[in-house]
Amino acid sequence: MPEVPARPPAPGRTPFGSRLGAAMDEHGPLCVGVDPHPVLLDAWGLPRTAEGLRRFTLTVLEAAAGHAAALKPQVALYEPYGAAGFAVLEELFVQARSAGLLTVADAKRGDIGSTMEAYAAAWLGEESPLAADAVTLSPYLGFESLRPALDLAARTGRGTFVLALTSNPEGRSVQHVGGRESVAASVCAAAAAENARFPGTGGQPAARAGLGSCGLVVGATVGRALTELGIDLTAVRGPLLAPGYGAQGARAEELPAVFGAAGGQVLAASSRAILRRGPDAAALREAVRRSAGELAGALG
Ligand SMILES: O=c1ccn([C@@H]2O[C@H](COP(=O)(O)O)[C@@H](O)[C@H]2O)c(=O)[nH]1
Repeated sequence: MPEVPARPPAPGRTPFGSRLGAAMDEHGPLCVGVDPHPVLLDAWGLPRTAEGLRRFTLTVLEAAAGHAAALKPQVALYEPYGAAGFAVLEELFVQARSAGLLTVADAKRGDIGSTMEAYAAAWLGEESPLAADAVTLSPYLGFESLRPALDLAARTGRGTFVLALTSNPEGRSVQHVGGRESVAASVCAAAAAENARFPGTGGQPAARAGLGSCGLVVGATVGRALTELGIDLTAVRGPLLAPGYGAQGARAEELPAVFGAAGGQVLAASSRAILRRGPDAAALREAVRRSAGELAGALG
């Protein structure tokens, strides 16, 4: 890793890792995915329009408030609505903050550094109406190509989740390449180095209180991959966003075996398994509570 001077968060702003750790301690390790698939809008009796998208989004937000640590809107499902879709995302970010929910924009951005600056400004910049608490990033143009986002997140007290071991089976064909020196292991090592640069994260135990702001995406479906690839996620000292719980088949009771000693760092994401319970607000809230309870039981 090249030497890059550490930049502390802006004065007065608590770093994302600390804010997420506190939210997980208070509400448990559930991140509710906001994935307004067209078929879900149909099932909810909502039109496939920006207004349908808005009603879906705000209903999920209300059901999650007080019962989950974070919301993760899937940006791809807002983009087909153009400017109106982005306006709904902007509203979500404002309302979530008022409701005490952290936000992770699942945008999976990654590009050459100069373009990355623009993506960083859009999703993490103080001036941007689309600024979330954290954004997902793709490291496949090289981890260091993400530098503008990593540095801007650190300056603004926001966070990043870098794809390491994704929940889809196809991910193995790239991420597992190299065996004990795998692509995934190099992403994990780079995230660990990133978190070690900031005082208050390096050298502490991998408890929620000591979480850094550079997180990873590690699917709940990866089975024994961490052991097979020799990856120790406690060394990353960052939060682990774990999609795959729920609709993709991973169960809460399997998570301790998947994540081992890093279980306390896991923020499990679930979208369709919860969203299928709508549009009834009480049923949706009950689905959120049930998932939150299962995960708290499994991961603490
Ligand atoms: O490895 C990854 C990275 C991101 N995702 C996203 O999470 C949700 C999962 O939705 P479910 O309905 O709970 O399956 C979705 O937005 C994916 O794009 C992922 O699944 N795996």
